[in-house]
Amino acid sequence: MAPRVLISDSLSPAAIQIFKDRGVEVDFQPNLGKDKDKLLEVIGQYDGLAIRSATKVTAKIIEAATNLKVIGRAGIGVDNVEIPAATAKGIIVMNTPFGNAITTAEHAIAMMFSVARQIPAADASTQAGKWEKSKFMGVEITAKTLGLIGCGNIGSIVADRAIGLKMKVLAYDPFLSGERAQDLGVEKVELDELFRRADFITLHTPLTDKTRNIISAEAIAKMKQGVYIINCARGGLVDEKAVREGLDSGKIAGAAFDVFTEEPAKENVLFGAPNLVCTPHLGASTEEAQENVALQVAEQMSDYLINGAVTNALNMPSISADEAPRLTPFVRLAEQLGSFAGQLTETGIKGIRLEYEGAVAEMNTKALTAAALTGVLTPLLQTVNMVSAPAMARERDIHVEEVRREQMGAYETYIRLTVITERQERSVAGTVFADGKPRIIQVKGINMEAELGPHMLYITNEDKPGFIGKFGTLLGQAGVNIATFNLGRTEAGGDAIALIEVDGDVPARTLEQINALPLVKQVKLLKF
Ligand SMILES: NC(=O)c1ccc[n+]([C@@H]2O[C@H](COP(=O)([O-])OP(=O)(O)OC[C@H]3O[C@@H](n4cnc5c(N)ncnc54)[C@H](O)[C@@H]3O)[C@@H](O)[C@H]2O)c1
Ligand SMILES: O=C(O)CC[C@@H](O)C(=O)O
Repeated sequence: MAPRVLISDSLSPAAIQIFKDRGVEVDFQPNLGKDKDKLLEVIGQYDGLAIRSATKVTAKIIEAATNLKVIGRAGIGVDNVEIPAATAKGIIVMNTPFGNAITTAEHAIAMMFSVARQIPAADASTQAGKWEKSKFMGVEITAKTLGLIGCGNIGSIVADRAIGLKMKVLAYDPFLSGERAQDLGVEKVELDELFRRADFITLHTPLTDKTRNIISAEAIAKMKQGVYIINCARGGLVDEKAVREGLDSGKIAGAAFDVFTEEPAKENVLFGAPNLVCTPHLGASTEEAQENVALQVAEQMSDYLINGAVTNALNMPSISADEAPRLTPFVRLAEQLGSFAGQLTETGIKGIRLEYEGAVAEMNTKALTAAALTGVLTPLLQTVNMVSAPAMARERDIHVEEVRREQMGAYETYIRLTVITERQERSVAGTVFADGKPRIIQVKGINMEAELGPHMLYITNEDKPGFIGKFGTLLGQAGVNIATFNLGRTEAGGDAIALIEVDGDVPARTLEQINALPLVKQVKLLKF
């Protein structure tokens, strides 16, 4: 059955065609996102949800989204999605980090000119027939200092444009390297220095606990008299009351805001302040940007729903469309290894070590580790997948270690998973052969070769004559057919392991009887 996607915000219709072309059924209901109750009622029917900023994807919506696999944000900010709730439910959240960056940077520059020359107020006055030439004295931006708070995708485009306009650009961004700053032609400074030196300040960070109210009353006090402030990023970055006071007192010469603490901003403490320019969150609103983000989100969501490729996900490692087919058998192997070890683990897990050897060490091991963790945790948690597993392991203080060795051993590729508990370490290793099928090749250091079927009996025993005959008889009496029989041992007469595929469930009574056989140490029915 084709996956179904709901578009619940006003996305460019270009997205619809992409979904259809890729074999995804699509419901375009651009106003549905604003109706929380209706969204709650219908969300269970969809595999994907494509949104802009009007749809609030709350934990409640996510709880009702019983089939949802992916939420796609046609844009950058994902503050309208409760990502931890989505992650816990195994739903991928993706955005389109570049599609509207140029457009938003251009809006910031337009806003800067607007306040520098008071264009909106001058326009209103002129159209009202007032011709107030002396009222609208502006400032040049050439040779002025622009302070960027946040120098990522958008900030760096703003820097490029501002340098083109002959401004001096300062940047405060804890994650900006000195080398990148040099490449961009900006001077990397601390925040207080930026406040002290900038004539214009423009914000380009996400809203986080660290950036909330980064423009506070104290910050404004440190700024130049007659500073201009531009915010095309997120409302909560600025203490709006403090900016209002700054505009009223003349400390701030002008402010241009596209975003507000509460949106839609029907009322705001800033409204009516002198030299204030406002737009209704238009930063991304150009035909080009909206087409870009709509196409991108539709492509990314279809790729995931149809091929398992993951691009620009915020809660899952990326898997490109090219690597997805090559990675798939290894994802299956990693999950099987995890599931194998997880089903045998009965005490609290302290750590999980993944060793990747040969060609697999050069693949996307983050995704493989996520698959392995899914396998380990599924017997314990039931609803876990590659999206939620790493977070769930972290929450449970399970230390995850990845080791990669590029040299090849006996096998071209080899993955070994070790589960570390209070009591012991248990390892299981596997490979993928040319037929694309995963095989178990080592259990607790004992070599063997087994393909895993849906029902596997795992038996550890002493390698002495007599075991196989008695075991076969017990299964025969229970009417259980043996599909494959795989044996391994440390040495003749030493510890042995049997992995037997059976055609269906094994009654509990039969498991007890096998366990009671003289040479058997442990028996367990594993399900895959
Ligand atoms: N107005 C709009 O319509 C519109 C459109 C697109 C994006 N946005 C918003 O613009 C903002 C920037 O988007 P982007 O694509 O450039 O994001 P980005 O992730 O590329 O860049 C953000 C930058 O902020 C920096 N940063 C993080 N914490 C910081 C801190 N405490 N102090 C200083 N810098 C910090 C990061 O290191 C990063 O370089 C986001 O909030 C996004 O939601 C708004
Ligand atoms: O969708 C929009 O109009 C705004 C998008 C913007 O805020 C973003 O973060 O990408």
